[in-house]
Amino acid sequence: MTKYVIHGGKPLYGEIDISGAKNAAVAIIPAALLVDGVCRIENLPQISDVTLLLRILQELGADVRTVNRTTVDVDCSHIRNARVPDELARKIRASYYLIGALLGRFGCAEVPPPGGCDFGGRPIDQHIKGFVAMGANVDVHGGYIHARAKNGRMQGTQVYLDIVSVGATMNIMLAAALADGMTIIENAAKEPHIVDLANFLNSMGAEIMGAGTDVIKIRGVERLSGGTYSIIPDQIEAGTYMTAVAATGGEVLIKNVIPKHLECITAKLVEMGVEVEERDDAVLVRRTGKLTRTNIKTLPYPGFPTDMQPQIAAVLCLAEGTSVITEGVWDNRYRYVDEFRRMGAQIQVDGKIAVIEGVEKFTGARIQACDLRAGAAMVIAGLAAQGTTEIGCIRHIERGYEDIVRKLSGVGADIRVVVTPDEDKQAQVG
Ligand SMILES: CC(=O)N[C@H]1[C@@H](OP(=O)(O)OP(=O)(O)OC[C@H]2O[C@@H](n3ccc(=O)[nH]c3=O)[C@H](O)[C@@H]2O)O[C@H](CO)[C@@H](O)[C@@H]1O
Ligand SMILES: C=C(OP(=O)(O)O)C(=O)O
Repeated sequence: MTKYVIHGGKPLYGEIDISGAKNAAVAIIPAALLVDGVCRIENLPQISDVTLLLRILQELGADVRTVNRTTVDVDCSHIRNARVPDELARKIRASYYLIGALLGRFGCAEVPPPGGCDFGGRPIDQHIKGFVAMGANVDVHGGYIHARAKNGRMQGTQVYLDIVSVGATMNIMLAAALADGMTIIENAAKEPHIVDLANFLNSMGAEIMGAGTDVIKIRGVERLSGGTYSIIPDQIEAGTYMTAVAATGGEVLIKNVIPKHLECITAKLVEMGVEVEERDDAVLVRRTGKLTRTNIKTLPYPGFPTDMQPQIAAVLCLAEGTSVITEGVWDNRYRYVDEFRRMGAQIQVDGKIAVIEGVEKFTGARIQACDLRAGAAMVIAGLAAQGTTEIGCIRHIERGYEDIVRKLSGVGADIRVVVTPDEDKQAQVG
């Protein structure tokens, strides 16, 4: 077993560089399927979701070349296969973007249902509604989603999303970039990664207007050709380190960020007594005094991100007074609460609401990451805790955080990766 061992209680000081955005990268890599030529993708985060998607493209027949640590050249010109391998795709949620991309490029796609973090059901009915409106037949059999454009090419149309869905907005954009005619997505999501996907596609020759607003228009073009594109910095990775400083105290310059994307997080930290200074492409986060309580409701962008909910909960556990979190996106995103309780947190959950009574401190414990951001929140709790925390199931964390141990060690955290060979052997035997 591989785990993180953290000796907590040390304030953080120094600088952290933020990597490219996971949730943009996992849509832009599938988007390369639409391009007839070489796409150079820069500022890719080195995380397991990215490695897996690049492997899937290779299995489909793409030529993928590593240029340097954060840059790859992807050439999908010669792909003829639209069936995605099951064992790879089911490990991640973002494999569903392969449906939109393959439909857009070939008019057909066979993709297993997606995996990803378990928040009590992750439906894709709005994605399918969009594909069907654009002239595709979609059905599920034999463990695969089978989608086929009736006339061999997707048809532009108007799609109204019943619910603001990031995944459906991006998937319909992918299916529409090479469609016949204009697609209009109404009630679209507005997250920074949606704008990034649109910018990537436009830089390859697509005609997408309005990304970042709730109406996106995509005029289908005949062909996308190659180019170079650099992925935006990761809003959630930056927010995670901001909350780490809030929980431990100290002062850290978080570099290579777009401060505008962080405003929803900054505003809440400031309410809690954390100082945040915005620079051009950095934020300086300082916490010297006590933390004060606040309430949080997660919402689609520009609301407070659901992907920051567990991390801010870790900070609220240490704030004076009672805080209330309302999870506005997912039915069940509080699976981490039992692990926090082992560390002394006082949290009551009722459906989508969590009520947190602040405590003086966390105490170190042996805990298990249950999903990506919950795992990051456990790291934050461990950094702030008195004593030693051991976090297992770190593969969840490594889906989305590049070099988290190195980055935190660089600002003074006592965190290391420990591999227990015997337990590894037992797991193999089992
Ligand atoms: C709105 C929101 O904050 N979305 C987050 C969500 O995107 P992700 O794309 O995973 O999720 P969606 O934005 O699609 O889901 C938002 C809500 O819509 C519902 N839904 C979604 C699709 C669908 O076809 N039918 C349906 O009912 C979901 O159950 C959920 O309640 O997780 C990503 C990774 O963690 C984040 O980057 C996104 O910011
Ligand atoms: C939940 C997340 O990832 P995924 O949707 O890929 O499971 C996330 O990025 O916070």
